[in-house]
Amino acid sequence: MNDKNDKVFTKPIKKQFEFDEEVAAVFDDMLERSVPFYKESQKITKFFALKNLREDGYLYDLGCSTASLLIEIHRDLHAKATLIGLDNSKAMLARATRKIEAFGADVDVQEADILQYDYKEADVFISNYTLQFVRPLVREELLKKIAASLREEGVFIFSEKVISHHSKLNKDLIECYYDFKKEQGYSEYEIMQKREALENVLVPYSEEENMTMAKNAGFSHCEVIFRWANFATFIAIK
Ligand SMILES: C[S@@+](CC[C@H](N)C(=O)[O-])C[C@H]1O[C@@H](n2cnc3c(N)ncnc32)[C@H](O)[C@@H]1O
Ligand SMILES: O=C(O)C(=O)C[C@]1(C(=O)O)C=C[C@@H](O)C=C1
Repeated sequence: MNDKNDKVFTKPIKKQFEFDEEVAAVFDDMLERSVPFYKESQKITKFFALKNLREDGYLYDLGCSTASLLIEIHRDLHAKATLIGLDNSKAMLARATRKIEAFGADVDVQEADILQYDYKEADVFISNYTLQFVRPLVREELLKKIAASLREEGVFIFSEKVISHHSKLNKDLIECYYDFKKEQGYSEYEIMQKREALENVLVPYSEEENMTMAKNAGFSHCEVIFRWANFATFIAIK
């Protein structure tokens, strides 16, 4: 039930990347063609989320966008748990609401800033490809808030674009990723335009930096459960 194909960066860009109406209208297509193994990362996220979500428990998806993952989780959910998606983009939430209704899913989406939200005690937090858009200065604060809102042994599953601090390897990882984008039908021009629009908006950390941040925030364990070149999915256990 995707609206359109992603052509956002076929024309010259005038502004930094935003989750506005234009992006929201093509977002499902954009993610499937821009995040390597997007469906697989959703599947593995769902597996570990369902393993840790108890009857009557709470699960939050931070930066839920069009609620694709929450609808998938709801499909396989047997417990009476509460699924809540948060996003601060009205355009994304309008699509999320439409999809949730169409699928008849029992999922609650709310317009909120994930940095300010007053969380209930939860079993599971998820944040796929969203922390990278949170300013580095407050990113660790957000992880502390998440850790504090989790029950003992609750989990935080998050996916991120990552960098390497080995400069040649980092260059090669980016080239490998751009080859993936070309295979998905994006032109060199679109790739370069999006790269510019994302500059200083999407700020990726390395795998190690993400794990250190999770440990500093109060998680007892953090591990990578999936990685393809410069994209990784982590699980942090309280
Ligand atoms: C890359 S998208 C997430 C994709 C989605 N999790 C998925 O896997 O399909 C990032 C989302 O985070 C939202 N976002 C960014 N910063 C936010 C904040 N401070 N509070 C709430 N939502 C935020 C954006 O509006 C956007 O929808
Ligand atoms: O297209 C890119 O360069 C990306 O980094 C993909 C990415 C992401 O990782 O969040 C960037 C922006 C959009 O939200 C969708 C996907």
